[in-house]
Amino acid sequence: MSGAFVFGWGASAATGRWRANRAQCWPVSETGRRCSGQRHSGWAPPLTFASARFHRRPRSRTLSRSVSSSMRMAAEFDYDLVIIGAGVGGHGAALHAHNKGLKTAVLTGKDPGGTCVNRGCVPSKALLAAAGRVRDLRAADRMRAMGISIDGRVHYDRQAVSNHANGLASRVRGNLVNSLKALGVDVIEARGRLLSPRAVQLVDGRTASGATEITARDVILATGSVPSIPPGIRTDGETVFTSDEALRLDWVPDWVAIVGSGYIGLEFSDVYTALGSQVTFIEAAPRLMPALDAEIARIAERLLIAPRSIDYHTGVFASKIVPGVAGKAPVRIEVVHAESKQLVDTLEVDAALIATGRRPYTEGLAIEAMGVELLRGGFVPTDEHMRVLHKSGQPIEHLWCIGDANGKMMLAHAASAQGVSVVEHLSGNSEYRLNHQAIPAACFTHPEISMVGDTEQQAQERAKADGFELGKAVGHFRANSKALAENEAEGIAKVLYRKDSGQLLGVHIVGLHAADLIHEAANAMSAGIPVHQLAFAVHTHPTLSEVMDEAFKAAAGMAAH
Ligand SMILES: Cc1cc2nc3c(=O)[nH]c(=O)nc-3n(C[C@H](O)[C@H](O)[C@H](O)COP(=O)(O)OP(=O)(O)OC[C@H]3O[C@@H](n4cnc5c(N)ncnc54)[C@H](O)[C@@H]3O)c2cc1C
Ligand SMILES: NC(=O)c1ccc[n+]([C@@H]2O[C@H](COP(=O)([O-])OP(=O)(O)OC[C@H]3O[C@@H](n4cnc5c(N)ncnc54)[C@H](O)[C@@H]3O)[C@@H](O)[C@H]2O)c1
Repeated sequence: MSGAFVFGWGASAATGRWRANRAQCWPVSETGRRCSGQRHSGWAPPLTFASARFHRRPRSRTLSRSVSSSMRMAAEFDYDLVIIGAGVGGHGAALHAHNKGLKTAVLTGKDPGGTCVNRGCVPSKALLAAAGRVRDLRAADRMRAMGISIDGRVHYDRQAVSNHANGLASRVRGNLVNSLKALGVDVIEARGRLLSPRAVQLVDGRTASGATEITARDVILATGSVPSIPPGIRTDGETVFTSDEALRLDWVPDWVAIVGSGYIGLEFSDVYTALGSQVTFIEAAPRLMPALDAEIARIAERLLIAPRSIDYHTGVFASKIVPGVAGKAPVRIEVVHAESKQLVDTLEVDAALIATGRRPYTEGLAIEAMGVELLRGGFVPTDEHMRVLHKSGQPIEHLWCIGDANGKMMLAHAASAQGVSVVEHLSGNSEYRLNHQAIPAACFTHPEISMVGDTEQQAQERAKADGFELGKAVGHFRANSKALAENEAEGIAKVLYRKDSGQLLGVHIVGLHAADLIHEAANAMSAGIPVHQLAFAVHTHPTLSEVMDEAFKAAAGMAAH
């Protein structure tokens, strides 16, 4: 256990006033004293902890607001809110905290922008955009059908594509940090370690005034995740790598095995095949893209797998992978049956991308010292308000966790929305609850896949359990003028709803710009607008949104125009 601090003066949750509160014993810090007391037990909910301070140092003088809660806070804490981690989750929380007038600091570690900006959404979408253009230009038949011919071969400059992706990441990272600083949020280049739920030690860094410990009325953990690599797989970052390295596009292997056909696997198969690689998927589940609605996965397989240089093994694990030497010795992959664990194949390929999920990153946080028992896979246990749960099951007062680290929904916009929801609570809106069921997701392949809510199978199970009849309606890209004009008229939008009330349960789209189209449905779900009402919403003609219109009207028994 790498934590610090001991016991001290705690705040009473009931009165908000300070009282002497012998809380809990932790290992001693450089500045603290060893505690000889026993473990604390029998806490009443919510749990409160000591402020972890014996000696007070001068407070920060950057109080620029006149909000009365902040004035109250300033006497007791350095900040209203300290956020550990400046990924999209931490950034979203900080922006909203600024809106609410909270005095806020964000600890960036060495990595402002986090996964999404540096090794995730941003560079991957830049690669997908470039690869998509290459694919389009090489689709001679499709181009010819629109009266366009391309003379000569289509080339791409690998280094320039890589620069496009990584240059964009650094631009967005700069914008993210500057946006916080411009608003007066203290951006502290340091890693955070919890001394107590309301006190943070700055590791490898300090505040502008030189402090190495800060206190806050509330602390949000937003420390994200890192790739999860199954046992038996050895990565060398060159021939066997994760998305962290793949995004650098140091080379384009002729033949790449992709272990896992989730979001990362699928998006990289789109990039690699556009750039000329042959791909072999190794997927543990019985079918490719196991997390997708089954019907959508079938269509996606027809559009994204079958016409491309892709083959696959399903129902198998990559049990052992030994790196090769680029251009000299192949990567060796042993593939075993998912159930019997019998060896079924040994592959030799140029490279292997490991895309088997991500695990939360909580190293060095000393979260266990707060009495937290991490969940399976290492996720931080939280309740529906993102309050961190003590191993007793009670929320720990003033300690919150958002984003990938809590594992509720490992998406950038979900992390940010969770941050907003915590700040709503801190600002007195304790009724606010983030509805994860209405948060959409998208896979940015060509064409895209998007979804919100239940899959058809989940909706069927819900209908059976709750005793209602499930409705299903479909809109088609093939009947859409805009999609036909683009010569990309493949795919469907599927709407699942309760027949009795019209309540939307799930919407799934595969087709051109599906990632943008999903929001009408997601917002309707969030606002509780029934499908029969959506059927009367007017959509611009000709747009792809009419695919949704067709599905909504079909649900209401109306003919689409
Ligand atoms: C290849 C790839 C593509 C993706 N594409 C998408 C996409 O298109 N859309 C989407 O919604 N999601 C996408 N994701 C997922 C998305 O990146 C994550 O869901 C999102 O980044 C989670 O945000 P977060 O704030 O929880 O964590 P992160 O973005 O990981 O940020 C956490 C930050 O905390 C820092 N940190 C950790 N410990 C400490 C500490 N002790 N002190 C201070 N700082 C600390 C880390 O260094 C990091 O900067 C993608 C992920 C990958 C890998
Ligand atoms: N567009 C997006 O929103 C986007 C893009 C990329 C990543 N992400 C996020 O990043 C996270 C990680 O993505 P991911 O694709 O790595 O994970 P994932 O959970 O989406 O998919 C992992 C896949 O790997 C398979 N698998 C696991 N172990 C295996 C093994 N040993 N052998 C063979 N197959 C195995 C699983 O069955 C699963 O299909 C996701 O949770 C996602 O939310 C989102």
